[in-house]
Amino acid sequence: MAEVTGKALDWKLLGRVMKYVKPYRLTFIISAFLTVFIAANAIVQPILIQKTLDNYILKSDYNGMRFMVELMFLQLFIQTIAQYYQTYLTNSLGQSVIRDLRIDIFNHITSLRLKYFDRTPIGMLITRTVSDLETIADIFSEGLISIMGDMLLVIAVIGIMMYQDWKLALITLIPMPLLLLSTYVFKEAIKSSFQEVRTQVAHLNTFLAEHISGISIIQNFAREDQEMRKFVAVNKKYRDANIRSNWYYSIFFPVVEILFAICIGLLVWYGCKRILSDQQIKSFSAAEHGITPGVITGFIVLLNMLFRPIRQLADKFNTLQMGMVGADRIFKVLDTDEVAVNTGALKPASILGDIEFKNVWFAYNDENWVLKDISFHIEPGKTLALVGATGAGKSSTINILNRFYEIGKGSVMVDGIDIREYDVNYLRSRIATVIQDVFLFTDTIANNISLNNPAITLEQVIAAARDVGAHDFIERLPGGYAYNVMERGATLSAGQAQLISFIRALVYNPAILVLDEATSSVDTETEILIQNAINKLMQGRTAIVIAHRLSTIQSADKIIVLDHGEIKEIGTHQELLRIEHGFYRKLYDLQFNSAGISR
Ligand SMILES: Nc1ncnc2c1ncn2[C@@H]1O[C@H](COP(=O)(O)OP(=O)(O)OP(=O)(O)O)[C@@H](O)[C@H]1O
Repeated sequence: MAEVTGKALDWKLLGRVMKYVKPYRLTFIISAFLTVFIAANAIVQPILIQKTLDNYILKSDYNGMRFMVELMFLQLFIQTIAQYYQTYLTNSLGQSVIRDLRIDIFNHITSLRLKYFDRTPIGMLITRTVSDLETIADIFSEGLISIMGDMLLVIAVIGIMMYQDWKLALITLIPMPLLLLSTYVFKEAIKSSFQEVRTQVAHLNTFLAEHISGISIIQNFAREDQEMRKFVAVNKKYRDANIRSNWYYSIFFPVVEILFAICIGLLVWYGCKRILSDQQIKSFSAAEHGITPGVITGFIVLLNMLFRPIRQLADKFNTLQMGMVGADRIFKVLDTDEVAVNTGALKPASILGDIEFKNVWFAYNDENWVLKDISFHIEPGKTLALVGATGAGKSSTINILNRFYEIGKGSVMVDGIDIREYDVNYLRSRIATVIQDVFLFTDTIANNISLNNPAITLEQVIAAARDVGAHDFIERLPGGYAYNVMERGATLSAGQAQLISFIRALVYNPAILVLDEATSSVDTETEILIQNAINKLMQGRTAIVIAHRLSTIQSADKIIVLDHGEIKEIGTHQELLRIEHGFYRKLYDLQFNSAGISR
């Protein structure tokens, strides 16, 4: 959770946000100009009221009064137009800035290493890209520029009051220090409660994202009630945080009202006393005619103008500060340097697919080695099967080949060249990885296969589908290749989703195939389709397969038995079976030969 710096304004951070304003500087300048104009124009109103009352109404000058009323209408009209443009421009400025920021953050997130996602909840990232960003838009629409306007207005109003009658102004404004103090106390209180609200929103989003993703588990294990109770607790915390911040408002606003009433009381008391006693003191700042009913009426309007921004100032400072907190959090994500570093530039016209692991050590965290001193070699076009108990390190082996994770020690070579010397995108484009947990996007079948790569035509997609024998099943779907797959491929069967992922791999025509064979059981017809598709995929390619099917294992050119991150045995199916009490033999008996199937 990002910490609030404690300062209302973190200039460095604001400077970074302002960099995003650069393309919209004209909008910013016009908004700032309008803000100053609105503040200046606002104080014209009480002056007009005072003049109308003293110079025309009290002197029964009807024509003069009508002219003044027309002037007031004009002033109001101009103020309304200016306010409209100011609101529109500051809002569009804020939205434009966060649109650009959102693009940057999405770009950055998609370039981060998988390691980052291992420890970052999806809900948290969604909160950053959606609601934390909104707080930055508020910096412009309700924060920075309007604070500037409010401050100008406060200074101008106090200036006018002092100019008209400094004694009356000073007496009227006696409660001012109390107002400033309560504003400060309120600002501090609301700051921490706002932070709490943000924290609770992030929790709520994380909870929802996780539970909707894992809905099938919840329903399968009938955990709805239990999870509902957890949700009620998270939801309650969010509500409480909101109520707490609203509570501060419900205290603050009446306090301001009371102080306002005291100011009015002091104004009326002192002003009327002076009018009645007819002791008008002339001073350099007092109006020539001393205090008049017009001055008192004008003061009432001025006081209103003074209290409105002060009442909102605390709120706006907090909006600004929340924007700063949001910006801080977003820049932290943007500053995460866990991007997949593209160390190499090599992009040969083609690769053969010769793979060699040389004394590879790998750990996800520090030195908790998950792979220990792994060495093996696969020639182009050959198949390597990885077998081993769960957690042995099979997935980790394939994850480091396409540099999803970086190895600790040793080297991984493709065609005799260290994989770090290849351009990472090129390397990945030559390796197709088909994992068990097929992910499909909410899009058409065709786009799910080509992944919207414009270089891949529909004809190529169809040809690849024919090759793996999936064309017929796709054609049978409503709309065929244009059939819309729902989120995560929920509307397709596991076998169908597998087939789509095979076509996806084939259409990219990789030199190396990395395959985690699915363990989920499918009907015989689909099983045959999948088996044929796998054979087709492997043809002429170097393949590393996390093997679960006996047929794949038997036909592999080499089998590696992994155990606790170490290679225990290496050889062909027949060679390994011959090792009495060997790891492979045990594994084979356990997995495939329990029913006494012949070898
Ligand atoms: N993202 C990760 N972060 C930290 N540790 C991990 C991560 N993924 C796997 N591990 C750990 O690495 C070890 C090897 O896991 P790996 O997934 O490679 O095993 P596996 O042989 O593929 O197992 P399975 O057959 O169950 O998929 C395990 O101890 C696991 O807990």
